[in-house]
Amino acid sequence: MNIDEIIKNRRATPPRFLAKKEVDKAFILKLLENANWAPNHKSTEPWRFQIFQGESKANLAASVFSTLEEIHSRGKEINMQKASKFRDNLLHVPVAIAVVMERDAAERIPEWEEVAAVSMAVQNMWLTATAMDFGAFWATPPFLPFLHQTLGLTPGQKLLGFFFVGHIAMDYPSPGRGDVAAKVEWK
Ligand SMILES: Cc1cc2nc3c(=O)[nH]c(=O)nc-3n(C[C@H](O)[C@H](O)[C@H](O)COP(=O)(O)O)c2cc1C
Repeated sequence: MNIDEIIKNRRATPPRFLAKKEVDKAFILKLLENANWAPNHKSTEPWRFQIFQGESKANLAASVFSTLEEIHSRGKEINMQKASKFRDNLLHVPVAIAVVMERDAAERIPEWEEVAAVSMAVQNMWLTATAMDFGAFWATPPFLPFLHQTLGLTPGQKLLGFFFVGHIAMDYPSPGRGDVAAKVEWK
């Protein structure tokens, strides 16, 4: 695939469309290596990743759900149906990568630039997965801020979601895109 094909073939493959089959560690390392080459302002390299597979992923699914249940029982608005679906997704996908932004300690640049840099690292992983015929999905459920302790994040870190990857069991159709011309003004 050339660069245009990789960009256009990249799909958000929903977890249930990923095969329940292990993936090689070499593939995960390739994703991480390419993520690490994302552009970033002042060389902050703000991306941090936690890789969950097998037992650690099952433990994560259980602790995420019990944390959310506990918070919900204290009266916080947590959609437990979404929490349950998220647990099922974690159990189904072969690899879940927690995507974390680590704020520059001196806060030399605005936070949005750090979020943008981490997003570019995610896109690097996503395009790499596409080029290698794997599927991927970026899950950003609304309860992410409640999971910082579960993941052992430090005060300067923020959870930006979970990147699920795996072999594709079934292709998921593209929603397509509106015409780019409608989003551009030539001045
Ligand atoms: C930062 C970010 C977070 C997203 N989070 C979710 C999510 O939690 N659940 C979801 O169904 N789609 C989510 N999406 C959207 C899909 O991943 C996907 O990009 C969109 O449906 C378009 O499909 P395509 O990427 O296959 O073209 C997210 C996209 C981005 C960029």
